[in-house]
Amino acid sequence: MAGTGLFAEILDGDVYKYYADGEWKKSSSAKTVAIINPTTRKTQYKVQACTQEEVNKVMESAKTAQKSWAKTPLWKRAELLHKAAAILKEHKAPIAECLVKEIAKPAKDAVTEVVRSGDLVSYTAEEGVRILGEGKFLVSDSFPGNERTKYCLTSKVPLGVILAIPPFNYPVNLAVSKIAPALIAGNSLVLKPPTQGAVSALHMVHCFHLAGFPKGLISCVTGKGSEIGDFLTMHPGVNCISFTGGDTGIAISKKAGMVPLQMELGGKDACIVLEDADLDLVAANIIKGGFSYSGQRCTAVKVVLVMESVADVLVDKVKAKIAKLTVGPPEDDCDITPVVSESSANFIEGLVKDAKEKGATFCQEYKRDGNLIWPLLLDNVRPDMRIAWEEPFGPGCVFTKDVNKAILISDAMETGTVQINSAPARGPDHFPFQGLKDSGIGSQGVTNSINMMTKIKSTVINLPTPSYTMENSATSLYWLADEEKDKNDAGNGGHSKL
Ligand SMILES: NC(=O)c1ccc[n+]([C@@H]2O[C@H](COP(=O)([O-])OP(=O)(O)OC[C@H]3O[C@@H](n4cnc5c(N)ncnc54)[C@H](O)[C@@H]3O)[C@@H](O)[C@H]2O)c1
Repeated sequence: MAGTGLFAEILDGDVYKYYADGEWKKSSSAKTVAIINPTTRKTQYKVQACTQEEVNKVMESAKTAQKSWAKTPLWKRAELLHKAAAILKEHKAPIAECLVKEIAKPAKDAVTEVVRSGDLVSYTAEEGVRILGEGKFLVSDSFPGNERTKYCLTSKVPLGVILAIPPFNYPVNLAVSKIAPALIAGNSLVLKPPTQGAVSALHMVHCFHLAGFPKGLISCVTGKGSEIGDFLTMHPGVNCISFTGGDTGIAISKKAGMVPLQMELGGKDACIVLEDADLDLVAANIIKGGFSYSGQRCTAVKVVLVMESVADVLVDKVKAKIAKLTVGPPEDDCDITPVVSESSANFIEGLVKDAKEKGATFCQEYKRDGNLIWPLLLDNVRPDMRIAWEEPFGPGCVFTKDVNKAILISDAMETGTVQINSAPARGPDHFPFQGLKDSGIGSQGVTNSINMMTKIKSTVINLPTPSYTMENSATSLYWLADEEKDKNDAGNGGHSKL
């Protein structure tokens, strides 16, 4: 159970502690932040409201810990990450329980998120060992005007302190997708979890603590965005920000200093359906893509653009599948569970009402109970409706059996990721995934995240004379020895130094 057994240490009374300097601590603010259960709409958990002073201390210890971590052999870093991954997977049940209670993630999906996270950590450790163990060797005479008098050795070096800010919808997976690449690359990491999802994240961090990472290397500060949000993102001790979330990321990118940014933001993912598409496959993917985790995913299918000639058939197929979706609490593993907060439910209701006023066709009756909103398909949506545009520029998908048309449309779509004949998706987690325009800066995916959290260091060796490796280099060395011998014979009475 959450907060018990191995996890008892992270709880103080009914308030979860924050993690700094390798210890679980209470904030000196004596203030807490409440986490509301989206299903019951009552306070489920409380976390510490950390102060700016506490953030300063965390940054200091992150800086110190990073210095020795960067000198820890790569295989040792990987070994600890593998250990953390195993502990995480072993304790999937209490972490999944938090996901159910904090963000109303259906029970089965909650377990999947934790297991997927463990796998991601292990994969990142392996990938890191491979790609960080390699550098480049360049010679100067490939550039005009140069002889081979310079050898350039490049390696990937850590950036320093990485600030990780994940969103509520995958508070564990999108936290480890930042933590693991940061650590394998020799960085330290400060995590600011989302409020809804903070307790799941604290349990996950405890798994890293149990794995035995050096103190100060990982920290997790909780608190109000208004108190510590800007303070963290504008902190001079931060050397890189990896953020996943909504438009908050645009504001952060304007405030952040001259540090590398990985911004994974929101999207209005379009699903384009051509006349020749397999409509059963399309309908299944609209349901999976549009309604998994009640549509609260950056990759959720949010708008379907379908050729007029097949539109009505598709609408009927989707309607039939919607009728089969179960609606209810996450504990019962329902398909549709309450959305994360009342304000989120109100926002969705605002979009629906606007569409109704402007004449969209409702394929089901709009129904809401607290934060629970029944699945709804709107037909004949026009561009003047808000629902057609909110969260623009996401990844997209196209359905057709004609691969040539698919490529043409994929090329024309101004999106960072296009799926052909399947709903938009981030995973598998090692695939590059990125958004264009307001959907993000940089690219995620295991390899890209590791690279993003490093910078290239070049060491150039300057040689007094051009040097070319010869096939018969052993003979050259022999001549060199002879030359040296002759010099010595002439200079010191015949005693060779070679
Ligand atoms: N591109 C992707 O890979 C991806 C993946 C998942 C979710 N998302 C997007 O995330 C959004 C949903 O998540 P959300 O509602 O948690 O997003 P959000 O932008 O509201 O919050 C994201 C994170 O930022 C924190 N935050 C808020 N204000 C802050 C501030 N001033 N300084 C620092 N941190 C601050 C929040 O506490 C949270 O941890 C959707 O738009 C969704 O599309 C994107």
